[in-house]
Amino acid sequence: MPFTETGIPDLLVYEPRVFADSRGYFFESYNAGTFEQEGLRFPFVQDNQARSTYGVLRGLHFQLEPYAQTKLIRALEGRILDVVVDIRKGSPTYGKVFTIELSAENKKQLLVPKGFAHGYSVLSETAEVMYKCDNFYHKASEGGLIYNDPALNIDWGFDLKDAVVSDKDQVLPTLENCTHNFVYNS
Ligand SMILES: Cc1cn([C@H]2C[C@H](O)[C@@H](COP(=O)(O)OP(=O)(O)O[C@H]3O[C@H](C)C(=O)[C@H](O)[C@H]3O)O2)c(=O)[nH]c1=O
Repeated sequence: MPFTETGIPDLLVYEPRVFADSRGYFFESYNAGTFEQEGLRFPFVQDNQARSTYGVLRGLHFQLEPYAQTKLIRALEGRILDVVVDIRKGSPTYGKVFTIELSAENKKQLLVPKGFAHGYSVLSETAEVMYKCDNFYHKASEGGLIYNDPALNIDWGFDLKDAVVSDKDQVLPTLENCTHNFVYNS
């Protein structure tokens, strides 16, 4: 079973089948048929890739509807702590935080539905992160949550005094003060 539930509706962990041999390994990092067998169908239209060094913290970000993005995230190199917050109004897990270590070694992927704020912290010396999106970048629709919102109390895996955070992310709102248009569809 390649998909594992997380306790938050629609948020899934995907673990591809890895074929190891004396040369190394091979795996299908994405196969639409594998997802469709589970009733999952996303018109991924954009692949993103980011390289960061230890202590970098990106997020928590989202794009407002109608530019909201489903994301399928994995680490090509190194280790990250991937963090999402369910901000779909009406969701039974509204405001709930989920974290998971994604790494080149564990090859785990996180399927993040629309209506979640997403971020990650870099736990290795360097990390290369890649993620598929089912909607294009739309700068004017960008929103986010501040990474150190006391109400969320997120453990990013290192002391935040060492965190490397963009100026843009330093001034994001708390969940309480965040305006967005995400609604949970059960
Ligand atoms: C997201 C994005 C950015 N850009 C440009 C805009 C900036 O000039 C530059 C860096 O963007 P930013 O600082 O927003 O990059 P991150 O902080 O890694 O943003 C991402 O961080 C968290 C983890 C996410 O989940 C989002 O996908 C995304 O917001 O790339 C583009 O050209 N296309 C894009 O899709």
